[in-house]
Amino acid sequence: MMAGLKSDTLTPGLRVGLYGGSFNPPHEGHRHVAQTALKRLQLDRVWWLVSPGNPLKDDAPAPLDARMDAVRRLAPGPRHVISSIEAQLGAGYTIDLLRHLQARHPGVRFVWIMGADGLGELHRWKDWREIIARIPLAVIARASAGPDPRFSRAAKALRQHRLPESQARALADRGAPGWTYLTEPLHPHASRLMRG
Ligand SMILES: Nc1ncnc2c1ncn2[C@@H]1O[C@H](COP(=O)(O)OP(=O)(O)OP(=O)(O)O)[C@@H](O)[C@H]1O
Ligand SMILES: O=C(O)c1ccc[n+]([C@@H]2O[C@H](COP(=O)([O-])O)[C@@H](O)[C@H]2O)c1
Repeated sequence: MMAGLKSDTLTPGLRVGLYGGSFNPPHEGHRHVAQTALKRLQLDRVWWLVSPGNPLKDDAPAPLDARMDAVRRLAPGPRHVISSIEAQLGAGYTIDLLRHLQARHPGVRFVWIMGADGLGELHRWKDWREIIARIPLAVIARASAGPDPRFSRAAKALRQHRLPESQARALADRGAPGWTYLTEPLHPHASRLMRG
């Protein structure tokens, strides 16, 4: 596994999945998401972006260094890059990070990776319409008792831009706006269950 983004060579055309999370703590469900996206989207890399904190969550997570160490132990191989770039940049919101990365690496084909619950909440993120105009989304199904995220505000805004999952490998090259929903298998783990 690579130490961080500085050691990653970002050549134009590279397909890079951005997997943002609190990872408080990381678990097998996260590994499932990262591996599923890597394989189904035929990505060259997945960058695990260990967030300083989710702006929509009230409780502060465990210290960043501890979460970074735990993600390093979990991440499954050399295509997985672990990063605290948001903290390094002082980026409080995902949109800040995307603006930075896309300006700095114009030839790289970024995809945002998220669980289905994230899609259900996306319309509460800062500048979410700019986010979906900037980066395609790979959404990994997750069991939930709530409303189906495929009918959320963000999904509705993207309804004409959905790629069938059989074509997921084309998502990174097609770019934004676009999304795909990867339906199986479901993985039951959640950080809140581990925090007790
Ligand atoms: N089992 C899972 N299946 C699909 N997506 C998942 C799963 N676990 C986490 N994710 C996704 O991974 C990203 C990071 O998740 P996060 O670190 O918040 O973990 P979590 O288990 O959802 O945490 P919490 O239980 O505290 O809400 C989010 O996009 C989330 O939807
Ligand atoms: O930018 C926002 O407004 C925003 C709001 C909520 C969540 N996010 C990001 O979404 C990612 C997943 O967060 P979490 O806490 O569900 O793991 C993580 O990278 C957060 O920084 C971003």
